[in-house]
Amino acid sequence: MTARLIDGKTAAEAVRAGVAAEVARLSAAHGLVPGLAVVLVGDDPASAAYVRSKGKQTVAAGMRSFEHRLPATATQDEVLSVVAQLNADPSVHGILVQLPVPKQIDPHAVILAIDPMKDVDGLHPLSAGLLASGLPGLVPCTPLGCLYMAKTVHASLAGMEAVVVGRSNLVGKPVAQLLLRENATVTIAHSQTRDLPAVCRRADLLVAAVGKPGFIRGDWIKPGATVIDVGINRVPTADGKGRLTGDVAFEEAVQVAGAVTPVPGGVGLMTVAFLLVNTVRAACAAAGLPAPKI
Ligand SMILES: NC(=O)C1=CN([C@@H]2O[C@H](COP(=O)(O)OP(=O)(O)OC[C@H]3O[C@@H](n4cnc5c(N)ncnc54)[C@H](OP(=O)(O)O)[C@@H]3O)[C@@H](O)[C@H]2O)C=CC1
Ligand SMILES: Nc1nc(=O)c2c([nH]1)NC[C@@H]1CN(c3ccc(C(=O)N[C@@H](CCC(=O)O)C(=O)O)cc3)C=[N+]21
Repeated sequence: MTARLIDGKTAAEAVRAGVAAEVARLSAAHGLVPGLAVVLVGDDPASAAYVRSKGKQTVAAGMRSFEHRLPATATQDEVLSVVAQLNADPSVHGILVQLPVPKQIDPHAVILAIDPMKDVDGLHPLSAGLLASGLPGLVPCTPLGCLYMAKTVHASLAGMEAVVVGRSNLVGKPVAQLLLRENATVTIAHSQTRDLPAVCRRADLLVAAVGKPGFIRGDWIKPGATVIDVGINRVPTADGKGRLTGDVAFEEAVQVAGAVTPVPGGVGLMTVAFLLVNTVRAACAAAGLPAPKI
């Protein structure tokens, strides 16, 4: 059997088209133009590329894009002062501080400083708490993308055995919360999980967010399972350019799984699309308008 590919390009285009239509409506009916500010500290080339692509897509959807670049030597106070300025700016509806930040800066302090109304990354403890409590709030973009892709395969996730490998605040934990909200039976595995291959083999839906290239092997996958590969790992190649690969051994997985997301061209594209969605949601909430239907 060869697994069905869950195409992130098509799915992300569909989400972005919905965003653009909603932005056009908000601008015509309410003069509201959603704005997204991205803060990049340091000059990590991968982060810089990601920030550029977000900026382009934000503008393409009819929204405003703001970029703030600080040197790798920036102090925590300097970062906090940029965040304070963005919190106070009414044309900025979403703030994302690209992670990781250089080691002299405490990421928790920066995240806590973001106005929760503008927390489009869904990383503020208030956003995390709302999600855990089953209340409406801003949800991290990558987990929203994972859920969207799973739902292109399964109309309902109720009662499914879901295993999430990874427990970060950015991916693993919020993915698990979203799956729970969809009534899946959720297991969260991590570096201390005993017999991880056996735990993974239970999964009808397997989400890999580990950060290790090709870590999940084909024989860890239940035949016919849906596999969502969140990993973005750059591995060296002979030509020196390097290539992106996921946390799942893709060539093995396609032999066993029912459906699988590719890397690149999978979850990463959905992350950026849902960042735009969250920015529109934040803009509507700030303007006292009902939540948009995207
Ligand atoms: N596609 C996208 O849009 C995005 C992709 N990513 C990518 O997703 C991956 C994960 O990111 P992130 O969650 O931020 O990473 P973190 O490093 O924060 O978390 C990794 C998780 O994997 C677990 N882990 C590490 N080694 C093992 C092991 N041997 N067995 C089982 N579990 C293990 C860790 O467990 P423990 O907690 O016990 O240490 C941890 O919970 C990365 O490749 C990242 O680049 C991230 C964000 C967005
Ligand atoms: N505060 C914060 N929020 C994040 O959401 C966040 C972050 N920091 N730091 C880094 C990770 C990583 N991440 C990616 C998003 C999109 C792609 C993406 O668009 N990938 C495409 C193209 C990749 C390429 O070709 O370079 C793909 O997979 O096809 C990748 C990775 C978000 N992250």
